[in-house]
Amino acid sequence: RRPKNFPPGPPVLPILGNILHLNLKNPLEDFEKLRKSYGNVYSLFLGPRPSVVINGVKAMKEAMIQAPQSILSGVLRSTYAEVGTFPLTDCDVLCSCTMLFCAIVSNISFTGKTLTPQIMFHNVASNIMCQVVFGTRYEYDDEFITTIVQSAIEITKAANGPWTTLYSSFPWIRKLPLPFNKSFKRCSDLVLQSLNEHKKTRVPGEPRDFLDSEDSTFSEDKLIFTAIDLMIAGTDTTSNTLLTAFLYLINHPHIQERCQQEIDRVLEGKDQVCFDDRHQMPYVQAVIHEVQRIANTVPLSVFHCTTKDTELAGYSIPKGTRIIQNLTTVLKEEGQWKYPHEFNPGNFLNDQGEFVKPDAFMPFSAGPRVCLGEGLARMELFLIMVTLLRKFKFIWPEDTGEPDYTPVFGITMTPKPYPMKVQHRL
Ligand code: HEM
Repeated sequence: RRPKNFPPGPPVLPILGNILHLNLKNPLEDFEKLRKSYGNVYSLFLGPRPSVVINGVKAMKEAMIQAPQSILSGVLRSTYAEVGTFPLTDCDVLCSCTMLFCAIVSNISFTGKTLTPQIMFHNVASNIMCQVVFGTRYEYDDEFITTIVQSAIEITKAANGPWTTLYSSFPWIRKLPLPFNKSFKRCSDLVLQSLNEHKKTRVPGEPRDFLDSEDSTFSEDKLIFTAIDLMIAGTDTTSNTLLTAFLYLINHPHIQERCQQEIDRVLEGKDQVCFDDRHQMPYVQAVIHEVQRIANTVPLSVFHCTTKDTELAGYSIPKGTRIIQNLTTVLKEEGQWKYPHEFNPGNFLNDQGEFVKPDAFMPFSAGPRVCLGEGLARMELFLIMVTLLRKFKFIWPEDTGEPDYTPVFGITMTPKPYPMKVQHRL
């Protein structure tokens, strides 16, 4: 039963709760139907526990920014504080861009200039995270990175999928072999191996990377778990955003060309782009933000939990309630965007052609628990996209049929595999 003055929601079945109301493979359409019936703050029982789903920019801001102390999730942010000790520079990200660039060049000379970008973008994003966590970049065919990339893909597709919903609803079945246990074990074995190598060469007080940051408050298990968490959080998000970017750019050639004209003009006479150049590139900035809006890369954010009894939108939400932020509803909210339902960089440009960022742009969530990697992700997206668009023209192969823009649901949204033709620009 719903507690007194709890947000409304559909009728609850014994034991199952509202699980039958959701298509567990992709519940986003069902969430939208429920929002239309019950409003921007409604409740659901995923098994016996109540959850509150938050929709739309107004309720999202009230929950995440104005009442944040009571809606923080359980994992302590301090676990990640050490990451800030190893900030990456433009140069680090550009080195990874160079590897990606070489991979594209060798790939197009082997395959008659058509390639499938899936793993390539995962490799570049994962390699940047490898540098933060392990202090090393790997060749793309190295077993270490291929295993990490494969496991990250499997884990983010399994988590949020039907099994996880069942496992989080019915804790007693967690002891059964989870479909993603194998991927997790493969990852943790690799991290442990690297941690043991680190221990042999570590100099106290001179940490080289995240794995060197073991201190008295970090147990070895916690360090390994956090390293995997970081690898996954930093790989599948950036790579799926890049995949979405190129899917749209090759199917909107006029937008791709306009980016290239701006890039050519701003970088004329320069060898390389740097992150500061973004201030001279309002159109490219608008395109990258529009890609993030349409990609909706982390549609349900990371689940939070109330840490004390909380008032939200006039409802009472007891301590310990799971909070689900439906970021999809903010990124496509009518009234917040000039073109909520189409891919249009005009969403981020004013009448003078200047870059503007509406309040409803929240792909990284908002408030004190906002994505820890936002700064790094924004730098990666800008440097990688500008470097590639400057050197290459990306084309939708004529014999491929119509593009399918519908992504595959998971913690992250992934575009379906697609091919692209690549030509050198002069
Ligand atoms: C386009 C890329 C990315 C997107 C869209 C994205 C999105 C998000 C979102 C929506 C959250 C949940 C925030 C919340 O709980 O309210 C999150 C959390 C997080 N992200 Fe990202 N992220 C991206 C890239 C990265 C990168 C590159 C890193 C690597 C450093 C990273 C590390 C994290 C971590 C560690 C958390 C958990 C933070 C916490 O709970 O305190 N993310 N991200």
